Amino acid sequence: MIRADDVSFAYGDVDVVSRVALTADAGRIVGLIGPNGSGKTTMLRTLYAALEPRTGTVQVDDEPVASMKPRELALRMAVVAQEGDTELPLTAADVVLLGRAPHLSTFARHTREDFRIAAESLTRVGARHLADRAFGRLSGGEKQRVLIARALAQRARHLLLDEPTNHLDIRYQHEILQLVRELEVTTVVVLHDLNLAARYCDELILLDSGRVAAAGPPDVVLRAEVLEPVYQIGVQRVETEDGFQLLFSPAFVAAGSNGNRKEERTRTGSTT
Ligand SMILES: Nc1ncnc2c1ncn2[C@@H]1O[C@H](COP(=O)(O)OP(=O)(O)OP(=O)(O)O)[C@@H](O)[C@H]1O
Repeated sequence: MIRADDVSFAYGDVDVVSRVALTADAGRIVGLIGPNGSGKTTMLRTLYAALEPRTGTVQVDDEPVASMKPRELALRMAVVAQEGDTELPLTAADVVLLGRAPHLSTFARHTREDFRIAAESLTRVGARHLADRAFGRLSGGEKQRVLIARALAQRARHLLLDEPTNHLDIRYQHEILQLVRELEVTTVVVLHDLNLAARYCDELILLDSGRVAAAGPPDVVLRAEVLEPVYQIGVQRVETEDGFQLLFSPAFVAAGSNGNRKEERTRTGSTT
């Protein structure tokens, strides 16, 4: 279980996360959604103690992350953050093996089991063939899959993902999130694609300027009347056989008046 209570964070004097509460129960997937700059990454970083909240607490299985040693935290929690390119001369397999580091005592060598787990993790994300390639020369999507393999190799019971579908083609967007579902680990994931959030998350937290604008199951949060004021875009929800799809109407912003909404939506509606 991951639990954050009353978390606030400020860069300098500017509050970018304000009094946010979040609970991810064991095995559940909680999605953090919201417009650019609404505080999703900042909130996620407080969950793995990369940032210390100005107010509030974060706990993993009822223990405060603030008091955990890095190795202890890494044994419990795997993180796929938005990282810059590494210039280190590592292969993809080396990067995945980094996920085994918390399981080794200091300066110990990898065991045969570590290599087996790393290879299996690469296979699970469809990237086994990349094992010997230089990580720095992989495409954005290939890198993303390798980083997810590293998180899998860590074998933690909690997973934090910051836009894991960034750079992935449509097939891998679904495959990676389906894989996360099948892992049955407690997950908090930042997602921009609201249709992916609808399909793969159990609960959603919608941030708007650092505050929780709505929280609950996708069916409750992903409604036009909730999303339109936050994203400032027309939203139409279409029920489908296995759930619903959201359609977005950029022209709604330009069209302005409510009277034009329906017509504009029909004319410009498109899925993401
Ligand atoms: N290191 C920093 N110093 C100062 N301000 C920052 C820093 N990092 C982020 N911010 C600001 O904090 C706010 C929240 O940023 P954050 O990255 O958490 O938003 P986000 O919802 O993840 O955005 P996006 O969807 O664009 O990735 C933004 O206004 C951003 O400019």
